[in-house]
Amino acid sequence: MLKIGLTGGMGSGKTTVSKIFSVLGIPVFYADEAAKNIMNENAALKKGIINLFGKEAYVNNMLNRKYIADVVFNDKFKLDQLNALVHPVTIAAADEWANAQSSAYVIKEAALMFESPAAASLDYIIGVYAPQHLRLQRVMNRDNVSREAVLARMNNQLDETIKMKLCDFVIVNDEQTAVLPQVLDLHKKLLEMAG
Ligand SMILES: CC(C)(COP(=O)(O)OP(=O)(O)OC[C@H]1O[C@@H](n2cnc3c(N)ncnc32)[C@H](O)[C@@H]1O)[C@@H](O)C(=O)NCCC(=O)NCCS
Ligand SMILES: Nc1ncnc2c1ncn2[C@@H]1O[C@H](COP(=O)(O)OP(=O)(O)OP(=O)(O)O)[C@@H](O)[C@H]1O
Repeated sequence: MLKIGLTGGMGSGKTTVSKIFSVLGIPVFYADEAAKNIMNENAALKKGIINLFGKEAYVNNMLNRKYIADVVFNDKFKLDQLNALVHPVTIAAADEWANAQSSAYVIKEAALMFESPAAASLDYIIGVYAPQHLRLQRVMNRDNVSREAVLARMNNQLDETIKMKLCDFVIVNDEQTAVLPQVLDLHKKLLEMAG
């Protein structure tokens, strides 16, 4: 079974593309969602997060995402510390999940791939590309957030051109290119590669 990573900048359409693979019957692990669940459930991790951010990090025992986002996307040192706590546990959960699947290939969708040790345990990586102005607009519309809030996150992600060069396959999700035929082509190719 091949383990395939799927990444791209904020708002590139990773989740949209992953859902197409899912409809094709491919199991998908959503790392951002999983990380948030683990941050709510893993007692040792919760303790580490409270040590780092104080008691405000949780409200009614649930991760206070807005509070943490406001801190970390304006403080690179705190973001690095949070990443160092969360990424190893999330990567371990993804590996465990992948090993329990039976499919020609599986997909791990993650916003951060080359920025963390995640890429090392994957066979191939798909990049979803969209230009920054479009990504900004999409996220501002989707989340009803300011341009500044989106840029604060994007500024903590690897440059899109470098990221795409590191990927084995690229799906273009801009306003000119149809995404569905690209996914179908790649699905066929990956099934062949998986044997
Ligand atoms: C700060 C948190 C609580 C904000 O939660 P929120 O629901 O607002 O955002 P969510 O997790 O859904 O992420 C949305 C997008 O923000 C960007 N983003 C999230 N975490 C990071 C990060 N560590 N560095 C850069 N960009 C990030 C990504 O583009 C991501 O797709 C959350 O993002 C978090 O805990 N991040 C740190 C852990 C992490 O890296 N998770 C993602 C990969 S495992
Ligand atoms: N080809 C497209 N045409 C129109 N809208 C799109 C297209 N692709 C994605 N979108 C929209 O853009 C927004 C961002 O897409 P999506 O949530 O899939 O991105 P993402 O890369 O997973 O984002 P994030 O990094 O924030 O998790 C969503 O509202 C989605 O519906």
